[in-house]
Amino acid sequence: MNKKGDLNMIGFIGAGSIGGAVITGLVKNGYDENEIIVKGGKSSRTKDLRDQLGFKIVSKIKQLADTDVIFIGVGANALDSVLKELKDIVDGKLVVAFTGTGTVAHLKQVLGYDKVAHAIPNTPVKVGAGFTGITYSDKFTPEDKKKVASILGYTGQLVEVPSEQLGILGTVAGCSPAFLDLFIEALSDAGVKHGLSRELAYDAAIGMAIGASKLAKQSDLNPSALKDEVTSPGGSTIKGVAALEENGFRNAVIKAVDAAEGE
Ligand SMILES: NC(=O)C1=CN([C@@H]2O[C@H](COP(=O)(O)OP(=O)(O)OC[C@H]3O[C@@H](n4cnc5c(N)ncnc54)[C@H](O)[C@@H]3O)[C@@H](O)[C@H]2O)C=CC1
Ligand SMILES: O=C(O)[C@@H]1CCC=N1
Repeated sequence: MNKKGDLNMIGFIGAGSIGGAVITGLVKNGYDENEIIVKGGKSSRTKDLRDQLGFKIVSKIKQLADTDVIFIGVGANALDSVLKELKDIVDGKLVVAFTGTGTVAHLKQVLGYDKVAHAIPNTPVKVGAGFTGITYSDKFTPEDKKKVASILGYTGQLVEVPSEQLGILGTVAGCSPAFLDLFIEALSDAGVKHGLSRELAYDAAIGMAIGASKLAKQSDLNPSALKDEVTSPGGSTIKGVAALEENGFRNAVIKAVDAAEGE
């Protein structure tokens, strides 16, 4: 039995960037590693992660037969072959695929099974601060959804959306950690340009991102009003905001989302 409830074994197929991040988030936040079985890929990544976290590794998908819920974290190129192999043991299980593209309809069709969901987590799941969008097939009962939520809840927020919104939600929450990392890197580059050490520049930029995000989450004000609070009349911040806009900052962000959406 898991530390937080009456759960049984869960399985993972693929423990790369996102599969590994979810497994890490689960174990580091109290999910019992003895209830996790992982079928990894060819590299040593899964074994390295197992050495840190202690879950069980198997070499074949059919060895996940005793699990209740299976999470798939392989890339798009391996997805269909994994789904086809999973067919033999899938009856009675809940399947959740982490794929950047695709639909529940496609997953159902290739797997030949109805209880399949499509989820797009983001890498902060690794520290229990993730944001995961999920679309369930219509065959998921409220109890089934509760079961998935009770697992992924260890990794942060889980939000159910209709399939037509999952792609854009996955971009806004799932691709954007890379966009924010780029911003943090650029900000610290600027700090270094003006004489800060790299270490202090990163500390300042990361500390700011954590603090500003926490404030945005807890405040009654929206981010636009929070920006207004920083921009003192005639002060330095509004000059920086003007320079960002002059260089197309807002448009660059919107275009980045358009590009990730394939537009
Ligand atoms: N990286 C991210 O932040 C996010 C990724 N995704 C989606 O998750 C999927 C995987 O992406 P990443 O984790 O970034 O890729 P990745 O390449 O880091 O991980 C994929 C893993 O699957 C393993 N694998 C391949 N074939 C396998 C098989 N037959 N059995 C077991 N394992 C197998 C590979 O060895 C690799 O470790 C993609 O569809 C991506 O769009 C979704 C949300 C966020
Ligand atoms: O780049 C990708 O395909 C995935 C989807 C969300 C984040 N990474």
